[in-house]
Amino acid sequence: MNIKNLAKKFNYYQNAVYFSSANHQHRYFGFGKSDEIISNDVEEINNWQIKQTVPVFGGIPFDKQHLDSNLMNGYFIAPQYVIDEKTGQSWGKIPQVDSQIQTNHLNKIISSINDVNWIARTTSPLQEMLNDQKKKKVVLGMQKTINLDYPLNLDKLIISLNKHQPNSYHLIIKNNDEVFVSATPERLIRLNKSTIETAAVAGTTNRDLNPKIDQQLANDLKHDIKNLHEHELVVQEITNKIANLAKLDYPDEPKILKTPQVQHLYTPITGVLKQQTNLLQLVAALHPTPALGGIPLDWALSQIKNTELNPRGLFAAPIGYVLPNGDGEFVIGIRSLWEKQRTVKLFAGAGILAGSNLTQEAREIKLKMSVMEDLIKEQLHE
Ligand SMILES: C=C(O[C@@H]1C=C(C(=O)O)C=C[C@H]1O)C(=O)O
Repeated sequence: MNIKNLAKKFNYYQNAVYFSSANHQHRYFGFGKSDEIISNDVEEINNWQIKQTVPVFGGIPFDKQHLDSNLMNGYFIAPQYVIDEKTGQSWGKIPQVDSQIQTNHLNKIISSINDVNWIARTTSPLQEMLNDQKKKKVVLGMQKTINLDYPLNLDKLIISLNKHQPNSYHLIIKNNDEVFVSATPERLIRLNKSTIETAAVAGTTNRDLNPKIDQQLANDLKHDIKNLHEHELVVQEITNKIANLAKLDYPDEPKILKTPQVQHLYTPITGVLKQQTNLLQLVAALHPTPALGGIPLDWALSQIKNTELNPRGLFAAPIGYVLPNGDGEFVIGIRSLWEKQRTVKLFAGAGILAGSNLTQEAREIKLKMSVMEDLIKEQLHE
């Protein structure tokens, strides 16, 4: 079955999932529900996963604040049927369709509400960092709300993701009238037997249509003291957090990771486990990295809670899948949206350091948010 036919099935099932790896080696589709768990407790999710005979998909929320949602407070599903469109491997049996749930409407934006006063709210954590060198970094986000005339067409969205975000991970989890979507460049952890792969993605600049200017922007980023420092903090934290669990290997200097909207400093980190550790334990050990939290972590989390207007839920949180043999992959749920009925919320954030220019960071956030906004715009006309 090809991607177009599999994407169409999103119209026929109340529960459906899609995960595509950034290197295009795996593209999983899952339909129906054989089991599910609503939880933010890693151990509970782990005990549940061990009993499943199909790959499971879901996310562990960034924070424990309450949201009226059957997805955003932590959710995993074991579909009735899963197929990896790239390898042809499948699990379970394709279920009866629920009904034709959706038709191809031309959509319309009814209203759109931006996050307000972000710079004013963010000035206080910035000032705290200027006053106290121990407070090094905090990642602060914005949320935007868009009200639509019809629910998002997920069939079309999957095709758009593949067309416009070819180098990112894609994840869609649909649970009845709720959907979480991410096109993220950031891997948290992949486990393959005893080999792990993680990465530091932090430090950002623009893209340019002119290849020479684009290259110059990348070179400038590689030499920019603020961004290098921000990146180094993330490399140090990630490697410290799992040094006792795995023997790690990573380059001395960051590379550049380009998405269509932005370019990042990027350090791939590989490792071999020293002792048997399952994927969800690795997720719990790593999350939240300072790419989405900050340093020191407790201070950063309190700043996030006080500064951001809404809880994050699965925004900026570990999302991914676990295969029945325990292998799998989690990515960070950024460049993302959450739809409930016809209300869509978008999230994007930026790392703030004592030397940050908040106007520039706000601009960077808008650029990151445009990943999902552009996908929504594609639904507004055929
Ligand atoms: C928070 C986001 O991105 C994170 C922040 C980055 C930065 O500040 O340079 C870069 C990549 C991500 O780790 C987002 O996209 O919403």
